[in-house]
Amino acid sequence: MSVVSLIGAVFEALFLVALTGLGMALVSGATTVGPMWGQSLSLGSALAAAAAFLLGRTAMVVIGAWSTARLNAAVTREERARLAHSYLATGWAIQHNEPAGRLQELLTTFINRVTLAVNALNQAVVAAVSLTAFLVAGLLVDAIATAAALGALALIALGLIPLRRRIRSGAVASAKSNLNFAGSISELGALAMEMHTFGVRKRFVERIDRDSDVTVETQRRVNFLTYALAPIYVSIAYSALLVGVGAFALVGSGELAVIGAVLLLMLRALAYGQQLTASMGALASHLPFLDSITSTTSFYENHADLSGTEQPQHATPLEVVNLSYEYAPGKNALQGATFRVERGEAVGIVGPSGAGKSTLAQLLLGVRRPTHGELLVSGTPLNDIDHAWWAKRVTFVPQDARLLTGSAAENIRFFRDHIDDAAVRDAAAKAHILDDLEKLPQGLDSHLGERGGRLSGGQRQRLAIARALAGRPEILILDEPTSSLDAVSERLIRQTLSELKGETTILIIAHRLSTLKFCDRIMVVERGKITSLGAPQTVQKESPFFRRSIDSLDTDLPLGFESIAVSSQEEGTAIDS
Ligand SMILES: Nc1ncnc2c1ncn2[C@@H]1O[C@H](COP(=O)(O)OP(=O)(O)OP(=O)(O)O)[C@@H](O)[C@H]1O
Repeated sequence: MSVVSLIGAVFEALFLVALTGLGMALVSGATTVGPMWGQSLSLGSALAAAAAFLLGRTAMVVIGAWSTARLNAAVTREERARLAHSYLATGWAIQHNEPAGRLQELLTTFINRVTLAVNALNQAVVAAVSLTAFLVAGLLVDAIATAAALGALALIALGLIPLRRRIRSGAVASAKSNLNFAGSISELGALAMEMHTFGVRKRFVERIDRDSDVTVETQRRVNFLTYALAPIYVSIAYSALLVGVGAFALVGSGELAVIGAVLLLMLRALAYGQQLTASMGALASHLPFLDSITSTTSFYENHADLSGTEQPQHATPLEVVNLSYEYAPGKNALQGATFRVERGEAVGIVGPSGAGKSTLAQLLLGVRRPTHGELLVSGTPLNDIDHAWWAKRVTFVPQDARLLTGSAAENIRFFRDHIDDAAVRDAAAKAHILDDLEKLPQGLDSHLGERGGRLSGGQRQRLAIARALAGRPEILILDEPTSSLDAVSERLIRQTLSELKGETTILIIAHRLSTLKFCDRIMVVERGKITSLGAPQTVQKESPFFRRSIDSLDTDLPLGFESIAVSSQEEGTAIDS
């Protein structure tokens, strides 16, 4: 592009020199143009040369525009892909910690700024190259006058540096406030229900207005400085030109054609100088947005989720050895967990809120890396296991089912193309959602609305269970899967899980005792530690928490896990502390 700009600028300079020469010749009634650089041309030849230079310049401008558009598309595609791919390559723990709306803002608004930055850079390159070409042409026509103009331009450029710095620091603030604003908007969407039910719409409006004002105000300052930069430059440059013309008047010498050509070249150089100044200002205002994208991409790249290569024969037994996890240094969410789960076992995990149950589930899934300790899959450390292999063998049902915008079948299959239609139906039947789905107009192919909005909370949860079962996992990890289900659905799910027992290893966190009825063992987690693990009756004897939970049930049946589970199955009694 620099070469194209340079050739274009040379053509333009030559055209202007030829045009000035022609004009001067016509005014003075001469039949030749020049002499310039020792050459005189007939009017016809000068006219033809000017036309050829103009044609050449036009061709270069078109080529320049084509390459700019290509460069723009390439940079946008490249930057967007790098950011999105590096984000997708990070671990879940990193993705989970990202502020809401940030990635969306980076991939849309900020990427647009990259396009604008490329445009500005391109304009700056074109202007710098053209300016240089014009100054060189000017030097060739009249060295002294051009050298004076050059000095003046250099001084102006130096003088404008502080202004450009202000633009850049203002743009950094603007980029930050844009990200904050995106976070506010995103939160607004997530809390829409609460906003209406708590009647706090006005407060949300005020908050959005306030955040918007901050964003607009920071951008306004940057815009003012950016827009002021070029006109300030022009005024100073015009003054320099005036001084130059004054100098010419004082010296009082020179060919009319030469003076005309120098003036024209300097005016054009001045225009390119203005373009250069404006583009540098615009670049300074866009670069912080590019910096944000680059630093975020580097952060993701440095936190890529590295997969091992081992593929043991089975995913079980699962051994947890002295496992600890800290969200912040010194603050153990889980501490020294050690246990072993055999193939086909069902382990129920209970404990007060905030005890570390979900953290344990995330460590078992491999989406969080332990701070200390180890997780062995059939004797192989989880870190060495091939992620894709592990993901096929271990599936997860979260507390809050999240669905795709698509059909029921697409939601159950969830991009795993190896799962055929029969397996999808089978999983839906096992999760007791098939009957509900078959009642929809297109059965399992029915579109479920945006993020499954056409289904009830309980139906969404059963669909998430079907999704987990469809892959026929060796290990199924469930984090309070029945918390949003009615008692009848919960019983059906429990029945499904009981049927899986023996063939699928199940680890299930539940606050409802009834859900855990089918479990072989119960694990009690309190304040980040496993305080009891064993058969339900043993845990009942061993764990005051478990006993308290049982005591808190409204039942007059004799104590005993079996009987309590039976008595609570229809009430779905909670055992949260
Ligand atoms: N992303 C996080 N950043 C910092 N601390 C966290 C994070 N997630 C959880 N914690 C903290 O770790 C501890 C364990 O949380 P965890 O979610 O594992 O508990 P839990 O037993 O599953 O609770 P609940 O039953 O309420 O879901 C809590 O003290 C919680 O505040």
